[in-house]
Amino acid sequence: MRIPFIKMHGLGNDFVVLDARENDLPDLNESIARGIADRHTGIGCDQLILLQPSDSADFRMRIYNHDGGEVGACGNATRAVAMLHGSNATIETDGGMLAASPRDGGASVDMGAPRFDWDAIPLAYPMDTLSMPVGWEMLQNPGAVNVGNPHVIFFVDDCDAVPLDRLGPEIENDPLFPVRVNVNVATIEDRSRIRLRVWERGAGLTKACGTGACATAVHAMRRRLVDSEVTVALPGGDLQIAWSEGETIRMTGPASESFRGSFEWDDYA
Ligand SMILES: N[C@@H](CCC[C@H](N)C(=O)O)C(=O)O
Repeated sequence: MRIPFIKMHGLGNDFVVLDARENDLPDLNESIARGIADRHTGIGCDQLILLQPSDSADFRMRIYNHDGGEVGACGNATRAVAMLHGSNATIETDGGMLAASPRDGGASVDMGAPRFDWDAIPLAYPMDTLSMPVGWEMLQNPGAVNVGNPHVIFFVDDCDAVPLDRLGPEIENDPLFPVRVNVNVATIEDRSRIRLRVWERGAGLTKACGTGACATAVHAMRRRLVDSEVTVALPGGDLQIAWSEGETIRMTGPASESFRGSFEWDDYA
């Protein structure tokens, strides 16, 4: 069976989008998603995105990481599919209901309300049973934020100096995190600008992570390190994040379509 796909990206965080809103697809599983995402033998992407009909929203978005695992949220993909949809949309995800508005060259998304602190992300054991503060070498005292997916955030003097390719997988796979975790290292440049690098769960170092930008910005806002609207500068470019206590997060930034193609489902099934 020949399946059409759309290759998209948000600040270089790239996606294969399968659109099953009108035409059903065969069942997707972890192994098929991993095969399609493979950069050597598949189409190649950080995340595979599956669009389906929804009873409660304009459509449902399902998200599969590069390693095939299904997860609850992806900020950059939300902007990309909002552009694809072409008009204001409500989007059902496993991480919550989102509302997106396309605007020239990108989209603005209501990413929902964040949850904070250690009860916001799945842990193997309660944090207060630990006798030592949590940290990994130069990365100490993480904050925890859930924006539909779990993030830990470290503020450091220079995020570019952190060996995230080595510490990222160590923290992601630490037994403390039973469903693993996204790892953010951030530097506060001034009250309106944060520099950020992200080691993504199931995808590794990416050029940008929308949910990482939201989680890091709201954590910094809550600690009163920055104002309520900030630019988050990622290796792939900038995102604008706005939030106030008790409100939902607004993320605004670019997204693009790269190309379209088709593939043989049986090659991956
Ligand atoms: N690239 C994404 C996040 C994708 C999911 C994440 N790796 C997870 O496992 O939770 C974004 O732009 O938010």
